[in-house]
Amino acid sequence: MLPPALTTHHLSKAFGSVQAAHAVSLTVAAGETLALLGPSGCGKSTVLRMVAGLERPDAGRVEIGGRDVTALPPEARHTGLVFQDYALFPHLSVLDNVAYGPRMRGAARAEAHGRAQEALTLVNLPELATRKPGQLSGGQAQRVALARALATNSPLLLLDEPLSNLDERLRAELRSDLRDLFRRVGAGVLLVTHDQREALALAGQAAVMRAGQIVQTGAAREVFDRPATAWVAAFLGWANVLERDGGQALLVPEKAVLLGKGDMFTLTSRHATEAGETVTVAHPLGQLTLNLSAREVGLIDGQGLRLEVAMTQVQEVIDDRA
Ligand SMILES: Nc1ncnc2c1ncn2[C@@H]1O[C@H](COP(=O)(O)OP(=O)(O)OP(=O)(O)O)[C@@H](O)[C@H]1O
Repeated sequence: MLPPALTTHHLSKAFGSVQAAHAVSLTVAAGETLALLGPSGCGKSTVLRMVAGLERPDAGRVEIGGRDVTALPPEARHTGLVFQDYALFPHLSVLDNVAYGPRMRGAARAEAHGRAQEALTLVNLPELATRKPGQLSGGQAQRVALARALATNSPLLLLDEPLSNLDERLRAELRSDLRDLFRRVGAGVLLVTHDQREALALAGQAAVMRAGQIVQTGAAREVFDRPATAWVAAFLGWANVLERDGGQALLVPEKAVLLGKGDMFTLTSRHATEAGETVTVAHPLGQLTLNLSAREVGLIDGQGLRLEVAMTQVQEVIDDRA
């Protein structure tokens, strides 16, 4: 069996009094994509930068492909990097930008260009090889940055918000391309993102960070469907995280709320949305927020709505939001 593409062991880093990362241990299996999620400032980029060798950890270890690289400089770690601003060299052609990595690693010009051309084909841009970065659209530049990471043939790709500068249409398009691409190249991928759709679309595994620490990790679907705590649920966008006594919270998934049957409850607010309405309902469990489709809005009777909560789907977790 192949060693993991990446393992971090208890990586820690402080900037003055800010503990940006504390004992972060992660594994990215070979060929697997792990999404690192968390609010702004929680330490995601710091972890990525320590893995890339751009930041020196105060403590802990980084292994890439089973090799301890903690003491090695970035260029000796053999990772493919894509950052938010994708930093292409403006004076080099697209082909030379993409060939830069292989050239730096000692490939002859012809071989490096061959690899670059292959990588440009992988990102669907083979015809733009002679352009300069200034002549590319945002989406094209983003693809070139990806091609540059792919051309390194690295077993580990490090992507920091790789789609953040693109509009929604391009993001959606690249999201599905990337999933295929990761599968084809077979590299391990550590993906930093704050976009949950992106995480679910691209990553099989997810890790959630809060204030420098990993608070939950596992299969991405599992993390989204079964948040370990109230804070994780709220961060992942759960609408109904209901406070209980004794430091607990109830997580009520939307699919647990069955409309049009059961008792009638009073609506305490209504807001029109593109799809229908967002309403809140005074329920004995607490104020339930529901996103209703136009058809479901038709179930509202005066100022009330009939509903039943399937309690088997409600989870009780620790309320660690304070
Ligand atoms: N070079 C630095 N010097 C001082 N503080 C830093 C430095 N880099 C990061 N920090 C601090 O460390 C913490 C973690 O920052 P980091 O950039 O890793 O967060 P992040 O989760 O990637 O945030 P974002 O999603 O906004 O990019 C923040 O409080 C940040 O201000």
